Amino acid sequence: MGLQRSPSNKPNVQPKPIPGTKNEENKVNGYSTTNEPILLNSSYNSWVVEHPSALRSFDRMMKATKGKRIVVFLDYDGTLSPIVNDPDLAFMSEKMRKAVCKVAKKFPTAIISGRCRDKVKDFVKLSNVYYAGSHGMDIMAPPRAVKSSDGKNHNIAPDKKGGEVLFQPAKKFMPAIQKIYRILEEKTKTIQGARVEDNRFCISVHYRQVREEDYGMLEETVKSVVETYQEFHVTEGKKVLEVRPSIEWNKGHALEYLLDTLGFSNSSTDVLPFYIGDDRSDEDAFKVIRSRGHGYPIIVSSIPKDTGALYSLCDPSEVLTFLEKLAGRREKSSSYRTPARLRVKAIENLK
Ligand SMILES: O=P(O)(O)OC[C@H]1O[C@H](O[C@H]2O[C@H](CO)[C@@H](O)[C@H](O)[C@H]2O)[C@H](O)[C@@H](O)[C@@H]1O
Repeated sequence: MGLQRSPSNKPNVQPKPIPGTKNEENKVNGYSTTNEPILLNSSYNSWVVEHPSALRSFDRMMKATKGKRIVVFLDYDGTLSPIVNDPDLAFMSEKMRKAVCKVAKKFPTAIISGRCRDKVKDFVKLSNVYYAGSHGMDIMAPPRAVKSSDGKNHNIAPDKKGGEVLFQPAKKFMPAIQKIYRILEEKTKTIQGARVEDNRFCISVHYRQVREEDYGMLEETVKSVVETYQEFHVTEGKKVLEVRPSIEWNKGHALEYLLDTLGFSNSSTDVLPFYIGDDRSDEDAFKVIRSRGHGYPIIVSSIPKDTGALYSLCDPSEVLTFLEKLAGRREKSSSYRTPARLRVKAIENLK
């Protein structure tokens, strides 16, 4: 099924240039250089044998989806948009927007991001997808009673704007998060290049533009602040420290929540979730798909890395090609009627 791979799946990978924007190995004094392609080394070639290209495996994957319902989950930064120095400028291309929109017309589609929900929505600008911000701690979903995988019932409050509900398991931490945000802004302002981003239910402290010799100081500052808040902890992403409330909730739980909301129970074998993501926080979602035993966890990476994903895509341009192929897939049984509430209002730039 979805998680199985046949030995014939091994691609004959030739070294190819890495787009500079995604290559974490292209570093000078800790800064990533851009637009300087280097050749993939042999360790990448053996890694990609273990994590075959989702593009090369596409036809085989599609065969396995016959008669099943596909649900698509997408991370934002590094997946739909390339990694850039300024987090406010991480735009996705029109082509990518169009592809996601087309995919979402065919299959239920959700964007699960570390960003705050409103910010990722502003970047994506599509109304036919579900959004889960703050690493899944801020979900916009249809009203429905749900039990999360930790076995607890969670309160869901109707959104003022319509029939949808907000699912915000970390709501009670808001006052503390705002306090921590202000302290971090104050304490890091003397560290050149440091940047604190308010992601609503979590905080990102960026060091992409910090001098390498100041990394330690920044990390110490962040950790010493968070240490005084017992209900919070720090995780790491791509040149970012993420301050999060210590609750049993991550992108994996968000994936389960959304599948449940869409009517697919935990044990349902009729659904094949695709999850495409590039960072550590996406590993939680890969793990959930693997434990379900059905679906496709796909990592976006141009360098070998430890991952629970079974397939790979090199960079956002390959994600685009994959989504275009998925949108172009012809099969009656898979067609998905977007709920009226989510139906695409004519989006100016898609006309
Ligand atoms: O879950 P994601 O949607 O991937 O969000 C994870 C973090 O993404 C953003 O930071 C990353 O992308 C930035 C823009 O390309 C880059 O400058 C930064 O170095 C990366 O870590 C976002 O700004 C963070 O808040 C998210 O936590």
